Amino acid sequence: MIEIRDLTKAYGERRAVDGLTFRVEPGRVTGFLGPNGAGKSTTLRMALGLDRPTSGAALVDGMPYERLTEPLRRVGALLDAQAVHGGRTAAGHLRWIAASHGLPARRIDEVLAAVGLSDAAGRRIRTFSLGMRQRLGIAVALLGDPAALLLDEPVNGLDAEGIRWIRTLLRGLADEGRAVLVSSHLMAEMAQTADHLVVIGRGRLLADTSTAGFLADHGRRRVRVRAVDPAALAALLAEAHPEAVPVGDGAYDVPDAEPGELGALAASRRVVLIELSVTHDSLEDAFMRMTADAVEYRAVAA
Ligand SMILES: Nc1ncnc2c1ncn2[C@@H]1O[C@H](COP(=O)(O)OP(=O)(O)OP(=O)(O)O)[C@@H](O)[C@H]1O
Repeated sequence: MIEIRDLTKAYGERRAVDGLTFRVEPGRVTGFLGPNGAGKSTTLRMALGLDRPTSGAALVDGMPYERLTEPLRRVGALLDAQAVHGGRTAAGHLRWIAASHGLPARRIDEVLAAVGLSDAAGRRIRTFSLGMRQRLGIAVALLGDPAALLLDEPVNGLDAEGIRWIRTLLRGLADEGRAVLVSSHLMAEMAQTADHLVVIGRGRLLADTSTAGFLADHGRRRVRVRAVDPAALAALLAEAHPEAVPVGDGAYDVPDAEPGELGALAASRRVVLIELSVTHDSLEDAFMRMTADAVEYRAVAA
């Protein structure tokens, strides 16, 4: 189990991670979400002993990473799938890591099979596509058969088939009882992959909740209405629901409204409705709203 306890990392005056506390529980996929620069990679690096916390702790099975005797058997990680020696073969790369960590050689064939790279075992890594490198990175993470996995943006650059493959793999690993933490800045992707979400912004915890709970708490409900006579509907809403938002084609979205109340109101004024439906914010909308203040870098149109 991974436990992040009041973790802080300061670079000069700036806190990349600021008093962060959460746990990665076994048996589920936890999505680690935040906009670019939120502090996800810094947190993962501290959990893996690659960076020292300024204060607080990142613990694997109750211990800092550097104190683990057989770290690869405790936690597997994918940080940067490109950071591999291109001249080595896939099997050679795994053999080297297995040998230097005292892991049995039979694991090499097992993890290559688990990530679908058995046929490419003898190929040089420099000939691998991005997707194949991601698979190899995950094979490395699985080599020690660890109870916990930390994966930084594993779907980056993957095509639809690759994304689906990772999703199925992560689900399977969690179902085996492992603790899986997977970072992403893509909310919609995480909504389909994670059971649980830890959302951060500017290094601080914004939410630690089930995926369904996150949407229930942050995804606003709207009622969409449209009438035969758009002018009559506009007049009615101006009076009774000034918060209604026109969404084109004579339709309006009324935030946090009751469809029954709107239907009855329209009927009482003889406004004939041709649409009355409930819609929810997408998870992406909820995420954007929640992290809006925490976004450091926004894309600026050239
Ligand atoms: N070595 C460093 N020195 C100074 N600042 C750093 C260093 N490493 C990270 N930072 C800063 O810490 C903040 C958090 O960065 P981090 O890479 O952890 O964010 P992230 O959530 O992983 O973002 P992304 O989705 O872009 O990878 C950023 O403002 C970054 O510029």
